Amino acid sequence: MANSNTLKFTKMHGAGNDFVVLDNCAGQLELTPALIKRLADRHFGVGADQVLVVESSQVADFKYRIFNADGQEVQQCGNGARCFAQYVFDKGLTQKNQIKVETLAGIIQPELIKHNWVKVNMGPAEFEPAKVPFVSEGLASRKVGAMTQYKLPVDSGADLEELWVGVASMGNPHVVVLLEQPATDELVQRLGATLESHPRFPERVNVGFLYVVDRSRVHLRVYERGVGETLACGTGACAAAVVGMKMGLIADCVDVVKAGGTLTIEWSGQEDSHVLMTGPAQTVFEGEFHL
Ligand SMILES: N[C@H](CCC[C@H](N)C(=O)O)C(=O)O
Repeated sequence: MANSNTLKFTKMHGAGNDFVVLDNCAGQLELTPALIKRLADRHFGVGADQVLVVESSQVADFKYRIFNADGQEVQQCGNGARCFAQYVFDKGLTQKNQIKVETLAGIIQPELIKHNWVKVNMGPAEFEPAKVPFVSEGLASRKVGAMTQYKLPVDSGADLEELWVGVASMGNPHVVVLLEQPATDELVQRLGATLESHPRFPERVNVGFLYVVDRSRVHLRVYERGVGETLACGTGACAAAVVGMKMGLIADCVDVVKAGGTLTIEWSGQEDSHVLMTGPAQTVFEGEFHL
């Protein structure tokens, strides 16, 4: 903190998913939803998709807290994890280039491969509906390869649609819609908003629109919970990749092309194996926020 009326921050992005990063190792910041929303506001604040907070941990090198632009604290943020690792190394808070980080979703392990390029062990994916969470009771389901899809009735103001969707958790909830062609802006905005707050997702959900180019390359757009569409979503790339892999459509290493950049996701396909995500992490500027 520069003084009690200003707040030092670092602006960063991971493939265009942008963040305000705060050092709260001293534990003095009061991270209210109102403060988070002001920091994230693109007109009255700094502007960001998420606010990331560095704190000390009793069980890992650091604690990593994530707040969406709507002020809600959430379990995980993949692009943020890469920026977190770059930040603590650049600030001299660690000399290690591979760290263990405590999150609400458990321990993850970012590794600085080179400057601005980070690989993160994101832990295992979870597909059991109750653990996403997703209320699947009463829905028709089908197997595609090893993946269970559910037929989800969706009233998005147009006509009632019935969508086959896959669900997965990377510590945070994701629903994946497989498309025959790249998603349009209209579809992402209409269906993204409808699914994000669909009653069958009790904690709301991040909505991924997946188009498979070939077994090693996919296009993905994500309408994020608590934010709207972002230029990239790290956990969304992990979720879409593992769903596509379970469906037998994608190889065990895939480039996920997003508007803001490309992430590489690796997964062996064994249920409890960890998902590895590699991509950029960039500092843009340092600043002082006037409270
Ligand atoms: N909107 C997400 C958190 C940020 C995820 C995304 N920015 C990423 O890189 O994983 C949620 O509410 O679960």
